[in-house]
Amino acid sequence: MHYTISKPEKNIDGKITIPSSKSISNRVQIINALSYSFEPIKNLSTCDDSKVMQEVLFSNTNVFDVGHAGTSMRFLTAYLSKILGEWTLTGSDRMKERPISVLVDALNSLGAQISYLEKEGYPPLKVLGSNITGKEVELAGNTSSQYISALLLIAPTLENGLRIKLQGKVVSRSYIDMTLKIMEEFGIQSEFKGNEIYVAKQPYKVMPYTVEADWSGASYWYAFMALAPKGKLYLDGLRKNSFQGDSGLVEVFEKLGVKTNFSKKGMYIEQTNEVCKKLVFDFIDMPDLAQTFAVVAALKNIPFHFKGLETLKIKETNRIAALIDELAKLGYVLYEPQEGELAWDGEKKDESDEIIIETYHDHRMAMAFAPIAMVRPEIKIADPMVVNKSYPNFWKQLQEVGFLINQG
Ligand SMILES: O=C(O)C1=C[C@@H](OP(=O)(O)O)[C@@H](O)[C@H](O)C1
Ligand SMILES: C=C(OP(=O)(O)O)C(=O)O
Repeated sequence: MHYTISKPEKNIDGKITIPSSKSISNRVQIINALSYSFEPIKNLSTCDDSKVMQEVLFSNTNVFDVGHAGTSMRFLTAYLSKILGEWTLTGSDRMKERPISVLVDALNSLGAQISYLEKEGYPPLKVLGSNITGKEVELAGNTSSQYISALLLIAPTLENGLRIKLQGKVVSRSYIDMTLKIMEEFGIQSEFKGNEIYVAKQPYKVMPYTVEADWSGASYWYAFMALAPKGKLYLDGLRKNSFQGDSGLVEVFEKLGVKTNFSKKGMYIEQTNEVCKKLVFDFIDMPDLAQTFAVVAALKNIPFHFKGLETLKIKETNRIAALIDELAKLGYVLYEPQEGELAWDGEKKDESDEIIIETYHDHRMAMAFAPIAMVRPEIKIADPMVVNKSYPNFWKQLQEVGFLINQG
């Protein structure tokens, strides 16, 4: 099944309520579980990745399937390793290809008992929950920050606290900062100096919490605006001084002709028509935005050179390959100058005859390519329901601002 999307006859105008952040939702759910809190989490995300976390935490079985949810897989591995019992943690076929040995080794070195049920280094896992007594761990920071966030979330509940020494390059550092800031809101003091993080044993404050709107999800509306001839969109719910590294998109979109305004009536975006000649950017702290920017830059005919994409090959799909293959259908010749990079020098070839954008079980492929509807008579997106992973209302909201969506 695919959707065929075409743009509204009039300029896009209106207000979009940006959904809640899945990253924040999943951190807060783990914190509530660790502190046995039933205080409400307001604006909790209703996306698949967040629902699956809730299901596991409130389940009375001991076998859990988290589907495609990376944060749920990683955070629950750490959480369950200290909850007495025998647990099986599995996921989608893709999840079984996403590495987890750095986290499992770290937890086992602290005294956890986690083993592999199929392939060494990958889910599914058998977790024998027990008391974790270790107090110091060294782990590589270059694969996924989610391993570090997973350890940090349980750190204040460990009897000796936890000192984490990160080795090598640290990817997605903004997500580690996000974890520590949310923990701080729940009363946890920590120290992050150089490549060392220390969290002493201390209680999480039991309190209600309101989750911020999702800056990663907002990026797709910026993309529509960047490709639109004119228009103005109010984006509701976003915080200017957000915990989310992806809020850094505001500056990058300025280079692509989208201006962000914070007014009394709320935040809105509009065009400036001032664009850069070439977009050179390091996405090491905003990996989830690479797809949005690759599509917008190419479709605006702005050559680009992206760096810091080392983690993209182990996400929902190999996002480097997916971008190269799907933009090639529209004639854009992208290439990988070296590992962790992606570039487009302006080279074009003939388009494919019948273009349907494959999404490879990746919500961000669907949402990043949808804005192409702004500059072509239509765009076809395969398996559109993938958006449920982080943004279940995406297509509905697109229709609300006037886009036509037909099922094919
Ligand atoms: O901690 C988080 O909430 C996330 C961290 C990032 O993953 P990596 O640390 O694996 O890059 C990001 O890509 C993912 O969407 C969410
Ligand atoms: C990479 C992502 O998610 P996760 O790693 O949590 O599956 C994402 O949402 O882009």
